[in-house]
Amino acid sequence: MTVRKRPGGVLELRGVTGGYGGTTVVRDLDLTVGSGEALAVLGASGSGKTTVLRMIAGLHPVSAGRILVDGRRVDPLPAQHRGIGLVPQQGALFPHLSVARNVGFGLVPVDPVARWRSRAERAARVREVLELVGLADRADERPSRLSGGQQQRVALARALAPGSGLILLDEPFSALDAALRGRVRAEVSTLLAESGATSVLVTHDRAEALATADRVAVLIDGRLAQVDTPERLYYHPVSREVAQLAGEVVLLPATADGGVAHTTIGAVPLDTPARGSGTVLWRPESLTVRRVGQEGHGVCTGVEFVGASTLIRMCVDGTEQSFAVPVSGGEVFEVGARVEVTPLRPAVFHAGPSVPA
Ligand SMILES: Nc1ncnc2c1ncn2[C@@H]1O[C@H](COP(=O)(O)OP(=O)(O)OP(=O)(O)O)[C@@H](O)[C@H]1O
Repeated sequence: MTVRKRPGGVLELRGVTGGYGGTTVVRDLDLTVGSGEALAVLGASGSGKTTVLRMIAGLHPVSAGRILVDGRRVDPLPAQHRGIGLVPQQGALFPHLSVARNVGFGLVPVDPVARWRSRAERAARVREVLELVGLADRADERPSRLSGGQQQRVALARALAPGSGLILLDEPFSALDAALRGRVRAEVSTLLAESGATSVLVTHDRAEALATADRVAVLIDGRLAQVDTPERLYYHPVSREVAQLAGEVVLLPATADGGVAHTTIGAVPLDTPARGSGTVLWRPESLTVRRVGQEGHGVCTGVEFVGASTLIRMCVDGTEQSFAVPVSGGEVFEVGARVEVTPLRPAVFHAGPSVPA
């Protein structure tokens, strides 16, 4: 059986601001999530991710701004009339109800225009979404008999069941162990794409955000710092803070002079011409470290082997810097060796106070 694909809702946040008591924790959010798009909101703990999700779901009021779904304003509506599905962290299923009854829970026709009036219609819809998540044969079981990953698929089916076309996911994989997390994450992404739903997933896990989203919105201290594709966010972060949230970085103080910047490892190409003092930034895999003869610009002062990469501390022009870079071909470095760092791709330059060496 194939599941009817419903067009995902278009979600718009316009100047959305909210907080607790007199304290504003998210401010002035402007964002459009397109139909069928998967957006991840990435932020450190306390940056306001859950607050944003709760405001969209209708579980927390906005203090200013508007939230629209398909052009219709929903922020004045109670949660049950917004038609938005929510997949919370693990533990959200009713343990005393079967899988099917958990999924059917949201199909109660509280709204006079609800489509799921008859018992037969509701049962058919439950079957349909359980087919989608691959658990139709477990419909009569209690959730406790399912694995953590299967339980999260039931939670997803429950969120999809009313056919809202807009699904919010609040750190939905955080309670799963590391081995299971990657697999369930990939499954849920595929299921969401197949359902055609628009989704907003909040996470503090950068790999989760980069791997699952069409675009990632980075939230820093309650403000959107960058909304971009995973690739652009990773390789073209707009600030050092965004860069560090999106992955490991190597930073060096630099003076930009057009298409190059002068650094302690020499003149390096920039991806965008700039002028003035600031910081250059690469992802570790964009640099390579080699042993060289006497002409090397650095001396290795420390080596820490951590498997896929090696942390190399080196002294260049009297200053010590650390580079955690992948070392190819099992090359061995020892303290005292002359080494050279070569960029494999142009650096990103950010003007402003440079990083401490
Ligand atoms: N019910 C509440 N009452 C008062 N302050 C709150 C409440 N809930 C959250 N906060 C505060 O709002 C800020 C944002 O919290 P929020 O839970 O939205 O962040 P988060 O990014 O989801 O964090 P985490 O990743 O740790 O869940 C934090 O400073 C938090 O202490």
